[in-house]
Amino acid sequence: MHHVIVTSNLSLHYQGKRALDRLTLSVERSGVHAIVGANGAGKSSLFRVLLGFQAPTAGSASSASILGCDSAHLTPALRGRIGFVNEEHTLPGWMRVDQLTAMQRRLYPQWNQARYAEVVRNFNVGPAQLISQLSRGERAGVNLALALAQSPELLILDEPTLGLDVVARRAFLEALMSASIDSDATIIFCSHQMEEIERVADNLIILERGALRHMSPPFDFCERVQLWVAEFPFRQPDSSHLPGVLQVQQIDGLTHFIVFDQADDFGARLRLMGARSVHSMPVSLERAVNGFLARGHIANAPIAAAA
Ligand SMILES: Nc1ncnc2c1ncn2[C@@H]1O[C@H](COP(=O)(O)OP(=O)(O)OP(=O)(O)O)[C@@H](O)[C@H]1O
Repeated sequence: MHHVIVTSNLSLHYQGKRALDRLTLSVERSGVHAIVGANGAGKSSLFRVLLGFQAPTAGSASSASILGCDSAHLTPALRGRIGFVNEEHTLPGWMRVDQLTAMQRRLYPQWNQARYAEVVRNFNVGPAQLISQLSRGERAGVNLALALAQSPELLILDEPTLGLDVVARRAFLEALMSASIDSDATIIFCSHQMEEIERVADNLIILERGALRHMSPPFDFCERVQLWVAEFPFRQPDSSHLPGVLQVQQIDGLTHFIVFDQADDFGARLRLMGARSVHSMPVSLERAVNGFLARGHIANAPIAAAA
């Protein structure tokens, strides 16, 4: 089995709203895969359907499978091979850390105590502390240690660092990346933090309005996006006919074009339109993804005429 997740034509509608819109996606086994998308793009909905918490909307030739099994019919044994960490880090607040660990240890046959200890060491958590007394970052750390100790084949993390401060977020990511997980284990997480994705993800999956818009290593995606900065001394041109434009912004009297898959002749086009001092430069993943997701909202809007 090369793919841990396979969906085809998968839809989920809520009162006419399309959380997933005929999504076709295959995620390869092993490595770290990051799912990004604007708020409401369908990331959590996808996880809910894949994990069988939510039935998809019926559609022809529609399917969703996880670890080779239809999501609608996951057995307890199969669920035991999947770890899930959600943004709430919902753990029983009335339990002590060591009680919760002992309970999980009994539940999971592949429990790896050494790995639990290795991960939890990154967080300042005592075994006798009550879960309800832990800070949000500590709770996230315990949750991560519990999930990794299950030795999951597939670990799904739904915005695991939401609400954590910079220090806690870093500790969480470092614990995740340094954990001695099995080499063919697969991690899938969604996040709005591009610097996290830049650091840890091998594969970037961009969802937009419930459909797949892009999938590639983050570096490859960044390579295809460029920023062109031009000065138009006389009047702002109509850029609606320019190819590959994702986003146009006016910043300090200069026009910034974020473009996709354009060669150097894009600069020549700008000059033909009356631009002077035309420069191109690479962009961060944050700007590349934001530009990509802004496409269609701002990109096609006419540029306001210069005063
Ligand atoms: N229980 C529900 N009832 C009605 N609509 C819902 C429900 N859950 C989600 N939606 C809608 O489905 C769409 C997708 O939501 P989802 O939570 O999957 O997005 P997301 O990509 O995880 O967003 P975020 O980044 O904000 O967490 C949104 O438009 C949301 O309003």
